[in-house]
Amino acid sequence: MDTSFPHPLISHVITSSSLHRSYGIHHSARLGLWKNKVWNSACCAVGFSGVGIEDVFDDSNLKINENGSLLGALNNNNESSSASFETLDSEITPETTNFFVSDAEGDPDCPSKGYSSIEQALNALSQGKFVIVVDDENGDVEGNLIMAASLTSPKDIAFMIKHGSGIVSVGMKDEDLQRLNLPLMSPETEDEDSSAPTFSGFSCIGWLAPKLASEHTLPIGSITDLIRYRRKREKLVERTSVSRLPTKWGVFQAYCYSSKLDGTEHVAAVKGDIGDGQDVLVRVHSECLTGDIVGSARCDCGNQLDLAMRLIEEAGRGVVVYLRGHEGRGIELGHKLKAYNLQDQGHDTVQANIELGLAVDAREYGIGAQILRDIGVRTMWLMTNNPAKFVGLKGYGLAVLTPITEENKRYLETKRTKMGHIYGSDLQGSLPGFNDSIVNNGDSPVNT
Ligand SMILES: Nc1nc2c(ncn2[C@@H]2O[C@H](COP(=O)(O)OP(=O)(O)OP(=O)(O)O)[C@@H](O)[C@H]2O)c(=O)[nH]1
Repeated sequence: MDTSFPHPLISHVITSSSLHRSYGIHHSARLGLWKNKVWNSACCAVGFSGVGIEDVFDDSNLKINENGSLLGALNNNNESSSASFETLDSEITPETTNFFVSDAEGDPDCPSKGYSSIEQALNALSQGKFVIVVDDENGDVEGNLIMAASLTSPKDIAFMIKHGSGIVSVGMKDEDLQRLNLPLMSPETEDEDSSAPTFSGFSCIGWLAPKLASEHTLPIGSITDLIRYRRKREKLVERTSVSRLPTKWGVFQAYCYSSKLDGTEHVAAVKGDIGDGQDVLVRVHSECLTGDIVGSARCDCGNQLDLAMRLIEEAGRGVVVYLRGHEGRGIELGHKLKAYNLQDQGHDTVQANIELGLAVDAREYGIGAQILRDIGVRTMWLMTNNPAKFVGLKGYGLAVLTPITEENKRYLETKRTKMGHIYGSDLQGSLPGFNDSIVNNGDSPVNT
């Protein structure tokens, strides 16, 4: 087994064990496979009875396998299996060029408060040490003890079993899993949310992680920081197809991208020759089913999309990136509709999200930036009135094109006063090369 641990993270899948409220140990044998979209890899979860938990904790066994791996130990216990195991290499390509990353998203090299930096975690992993990784996306915090699979000793496994749930997971190659006839832990088709194996009764807790980290001087990292780190350093979108797309505005090229983070498909409508990528007219549009598809008058989304496509068609060159998963400013459709109900009761768009216990704006633009970059855009006229967008994309040009209608006036006003959005009347000048009449002055609907 290759024991080197090359950068960046996840070039080897690592063993893990979720931190559980109970220190109980599973004595039943569990061997299984699940697919993990986040790491784009196949993983195997291993429980113990064949080896026997007592054997793992047994000192003599520790001595025999002191410098071996868990899998080495398993091989020793199974003479008939002569082929060696290999851990899984990452398929994600590190990029040497800098992706533009939003300052608003936070400095990818500066960890969230109370967490170790990703660099610190990587250093610990490369030295064969444990790292605790905590999912801090929501209140139901889950912690995982992880380390490099290739550097694991039986002593480490004993530690993981003692302090975790008793289930230890390791990334393995498909061919090894097939050779050993290991079944999937859950059928592949059920694997919609495959960021983690779906062990039942596996509720994990936040308070244990800091306690364990301080008792054993372990770095504690957050998944949010890890995603941000990867977004900056790795190419996280894959162009899956391109086709000619005649539209009611004109003929575009449709570029389909798949996010390597979560498999979401995004689309970019590209007009003309992007060439050197300078001064491209760009709209980065957040998915809004109600506004874009069924013509809801509650928001300005459909109008903005229409306007962007029209302007780009007129300019003969430009890109509309349509970001999926941004629905409801990231809170998703069902929650957005609940927010609408609250708005009907008098809340504004910001208050409604807060009332639902959700972020006012949970969107990030790193994937959009990577798509633009892949298409060849370098500097752009960005059609938006949302500062988080142009900060997020580090755009070089700014155009403010916001049609205001009677129906969405209150909504836009709230965005201006509570979310810092900027409208035509707030800015000097207009976008060169375009008819001034299409740049709204903030007082009336746009008619072009
Ligand atoms: N939660 C919530 N989301 C909304 C509401 N109205 C529209 N959205 C969503 O907000 C997103 C569009 O955001 P906007 O603030 O209109 O526009 P923006 O993208 O931030 O800024 P622009 O680039 O200027 O359009 C879409 O995903 C919509 O589904 C609402 O009342 N509540």
